[in-house]
Amino acid sequence: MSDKPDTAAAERADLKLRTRWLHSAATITEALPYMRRYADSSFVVKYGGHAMGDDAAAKAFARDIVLLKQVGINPIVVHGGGPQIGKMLERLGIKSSFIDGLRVTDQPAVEVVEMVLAGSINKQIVGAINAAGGNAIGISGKDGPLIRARKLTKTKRDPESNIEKVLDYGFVGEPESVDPRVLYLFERSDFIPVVAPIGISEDGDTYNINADTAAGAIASAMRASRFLLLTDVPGVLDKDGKLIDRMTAQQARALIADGTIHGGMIPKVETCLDAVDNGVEAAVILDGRTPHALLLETFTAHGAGTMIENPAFAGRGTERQPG
Ligand SMILES: Nc1ncnc2c1ncn2[C@@H]1O[C@H](COP(=O)(O)OP(=O)(O)O)[C@@H](O)[C@H]1O
Ligand SMILES: CC(=O)N[C@@H](CCC(=O)OP(=O)(O)O)C(=O)O
Repeated sequence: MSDKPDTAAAERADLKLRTRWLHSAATITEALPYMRRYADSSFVVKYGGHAMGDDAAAKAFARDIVLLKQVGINPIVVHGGGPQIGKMLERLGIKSSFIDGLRVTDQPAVEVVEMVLAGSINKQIVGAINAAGGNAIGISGKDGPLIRARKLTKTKRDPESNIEKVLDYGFVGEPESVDPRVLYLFERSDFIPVVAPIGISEDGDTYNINADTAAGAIASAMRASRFLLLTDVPGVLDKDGKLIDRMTAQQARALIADGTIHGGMIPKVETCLDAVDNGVEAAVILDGRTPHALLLETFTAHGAGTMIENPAFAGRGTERQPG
């Protein structure tokens, strides 16, 4: 038998290996400046109930969070769990409804909300991060207390009577103030905080807070470098369904006004706008179901998802190149 075919196969294998090395080296070279830029800065990561998806996606998310911490970033995870709360309420035969994306939450429902968010989901995420080699600690907005909440007051104009009606959401709260001191403790340690979006009022009442809103308030209080919201779509899509890779506040408001941004994406984008108005460098809405979306967004030039930038920080890692 001639040895020619073996030599050709060996050359092909060698070329494949070198190509892989070159590719890995290029990836590391691209990531290094970002690692330097973000060292010691805080990233608030909102992990939505829909983004939690399957076991593999949850494991990849946990690995990404551990890696962010390992390269000197301070990740703060704020999680949701809307679909999981819905399932538990159904199992227990407790009815709940939504008005404009927010769950109307009566006394029995708020007990279940706290049990699911601060109990099972919080500990699942803590467990996944610890299994990935991190040191996570679960808290809710009640700890510290991190989030002082007040009852949400909202009004809506009835289109038929044109009368402004007060909406009663029950035990749904909005953050009145955020005391970030408990989070500063984690910044100076190996621990990664995982926060359930539950708040407590001055009177000691427990409030259910939309997870986007809670995460945005925490990102503002921490003056975070990045506010990353993981959801179940690639980002904000234009009217043709194409991903918008960056938006100014003005563009975002126009897309809300013309209905391109609707439903659950409205409060999400509004939360991002508030966060950048309050000193967060940039907010990004991205697909939590895509493996390692967090790493791609943080450590590559093309990023992932839709960035809403604070003009005061333009160019500080917010530039985007076509992928
Ligand atoms: N322009 C848009 N681009 C992308 N998604 C949009 C847009 N307008 C509305 N949506 C909807 O917003 C949803 C995300 O909001 P939501 O369901 O509240 O997310 P989460 O549960 O992750 O907080 C998407 O699944 C999509 O159906
Ligand atoms: C007031 C309100 O609606 N609270 C939400 C809290 C959880 C949440 O926001 O979860 P996602 O991020 O997965 O949607 C709820 O009860 O569903």
